[in-house]
Amino acid sequence: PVSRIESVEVFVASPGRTFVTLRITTTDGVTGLGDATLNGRELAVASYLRDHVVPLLIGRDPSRIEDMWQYLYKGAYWRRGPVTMTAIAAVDTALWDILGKTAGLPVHKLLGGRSRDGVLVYSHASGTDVPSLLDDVQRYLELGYKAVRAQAAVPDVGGTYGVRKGKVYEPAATELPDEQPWDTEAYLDFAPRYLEAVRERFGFGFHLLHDVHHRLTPNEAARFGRSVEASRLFWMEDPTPAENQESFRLIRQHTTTPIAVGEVMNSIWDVQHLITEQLIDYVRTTVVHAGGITHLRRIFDLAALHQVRTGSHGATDLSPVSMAAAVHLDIAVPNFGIQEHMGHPDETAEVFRTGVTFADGMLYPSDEPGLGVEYDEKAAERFPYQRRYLPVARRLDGSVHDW
Ligand SMILES: O=NC(=O)[C@@H](O)[C@H](O)[C@H](O)CO
Ligand SMILES: [Co+2]
Repeated sequence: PVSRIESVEVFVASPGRTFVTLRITTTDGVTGLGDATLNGRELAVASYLRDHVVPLLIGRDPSRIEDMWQYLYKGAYWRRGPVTMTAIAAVDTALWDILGKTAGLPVHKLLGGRSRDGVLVYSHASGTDVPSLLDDVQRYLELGYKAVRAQAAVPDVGGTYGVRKGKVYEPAATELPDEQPWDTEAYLDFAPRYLEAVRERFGFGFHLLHDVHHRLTPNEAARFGRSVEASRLFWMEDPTPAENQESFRLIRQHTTTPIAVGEVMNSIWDVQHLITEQLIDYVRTTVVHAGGITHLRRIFDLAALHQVRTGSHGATDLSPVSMAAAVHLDIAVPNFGIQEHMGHPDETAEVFRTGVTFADGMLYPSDEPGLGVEYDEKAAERFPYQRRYLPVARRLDGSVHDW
């Protein structure tokens, strides 16, 4: 008899930070995991799954992954958006996990097998000033990273994106959104100088990345891209918001600094023109926020046609489940570029057991059947949900800006 979906659970817990995890169990007792975390709006996804999707899953054939994707995407009538696509992603990822376990194969073998030995990763160096940033870059180089992102606080401007406070960079840290001031001119003057300082100190033997985090206009982004060309960035990320994909044409006319976009995008249509017009060099969409493995591989295949490489988001608000799925995809696709990897807080490992390993600046997927991740819901009870918000940025005149 065909195995069927028998039960579906949605777990919300905060081991070090909040994660929403979907677990599907079949009539054969095979389980699959999916990440449904959406930083700052996570309960909306938990409800979308529990209240609207779970009733549709019971009794269905877990091996019909494409059919399930089409059923959940078209069947909702209301299309796209981060909540919908994260919910679909969680179901899709769990079904790939089940397929792997049923076939006795790790997910990367279901995707065509390894195309490379390991998955190049980058981590987050940051500082409240240039000296502390340089110390942090040194620390990650000594940990063996071959690629490092550098972010420093803009002097006299208070909050800025990407500056770590604790052991790992965790922006969703407050019960209500922390309102942080932003000054574009101060940033445009300061950031190119600290990126230069990193190259001055450490040279060009590693990849240097920087995240603008949506804070510039297209013309300001063009100016920024030109001002950092001598620092030879691996990429400048999210230089301007990408709702108007064509606005990147302006940036491309002025600078060769590579561009990465996509972590806040959740469908192929959101990045379609960025890819087909080669307005970006790396696409950053993820398993958890862009419709799961099924949809993300479509985005990556479109990107491959246009010589755009992958550079998926991998911050700590992506759980070990989506990170494992990401590494299975990253090791298999032909146009892999780089994978963001920060390392979760210690408590996270008390709830998630992952087979992903890190060595000499690369991640490696497990070879066990499926994704190679387990979720301990008993342990998770020790970490009840804590509501946290991402910050909000305001310009010096008090108006809301892109954080
Ligand atoms: O490139 N990485 C990033 O931009 C992240 O730090 C995002 O701000 C957070 O994951 C949002 O939850
Ligand atoms: Co980013």
